[in-house]
Amino acid sequence: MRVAFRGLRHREALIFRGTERWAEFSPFIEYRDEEAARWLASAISFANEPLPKLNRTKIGINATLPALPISELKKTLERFGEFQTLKLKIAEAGQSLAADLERIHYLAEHYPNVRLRLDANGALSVAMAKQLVMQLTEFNIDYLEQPVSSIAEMVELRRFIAEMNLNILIAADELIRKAEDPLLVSQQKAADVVMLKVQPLGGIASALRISEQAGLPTVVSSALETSIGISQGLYLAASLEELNYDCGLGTLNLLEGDVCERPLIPENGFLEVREVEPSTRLLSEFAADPARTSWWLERLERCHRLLEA
Ligand SMILES: O=C(O)CCC(=O)C1=CC=C[C@@H](O)[C@@H]1C(=O)O
Repeated sequence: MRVAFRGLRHREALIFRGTERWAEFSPFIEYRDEEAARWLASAISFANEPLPKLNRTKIGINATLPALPISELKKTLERFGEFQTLKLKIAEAGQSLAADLERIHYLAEHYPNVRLRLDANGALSVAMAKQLVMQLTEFNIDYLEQPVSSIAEMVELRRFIAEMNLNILIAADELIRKAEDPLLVSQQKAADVVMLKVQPLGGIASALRISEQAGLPTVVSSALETSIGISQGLYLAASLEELNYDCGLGTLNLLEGDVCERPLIPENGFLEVREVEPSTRLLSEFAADPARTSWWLERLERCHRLLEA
């Protein structure tokens, strides 16, 4: 990684070719096999199945910003070129709400035409989230993503926002991608927007089903993949019936390198929906050492056994 993102400094991915195309299996290292197996189901389906019917050929993309010191924000955003939407990580370990608000003020002042979305990854208490939403009304806010962690807390926060007439939308991410039942969020009215990540949801077809059954506006974002996994996310975004938000698929800008010669890096805030091929040169440049390779192959086998069971 070029910059640490939620404490992550290093990204590993297993890339393989199926009957149709290349696919990526890249659950985060600490994920248990039961969770990682869904990521494998996603990769296998992308590798071997036909592409979905597309409803658009390019996707609007948000810039993604870790909770960096203010002096580094501009430089980090330069890599994204033009963008209309910016997602900022907030409530990261060791960061105060005051420091987050300082970043929000800075971004609103220096990028006045950009819509901001804030992602807390469920780290705020309800009391802190209430305090935060009260201070957001002066900004151009797309939505607040997973401010608190449980469904009950999300419901309570949404009720507070409605009572206070604050006009702030709440998006669910972890509550969709890590839940036993991703539809509980919409059934319990715990969010206004759902965030879909293709690998954790088991592939394009199952993510499309979740979006349809949830019946809420949908955003697609990456799981910090190489261009191969980003391409799968783009096909998901392109096949949604409706897409009214920019998607978080511009994350190659956060990585040091990629396996494709023509990486999926947004231009003027958009990514073209296309297939990609890794190059032999880049695959060997970023090849893992033998110990990591064996670790991944063993993980692959265990997850595959879980899928077969
Ligand atoms: O949504 C985006 O702009 C980019 C994707 C992104 O932020 C994430 C990808 C993968 C893991 C997460 O830490 C993070 C997220 O929480 O959404």
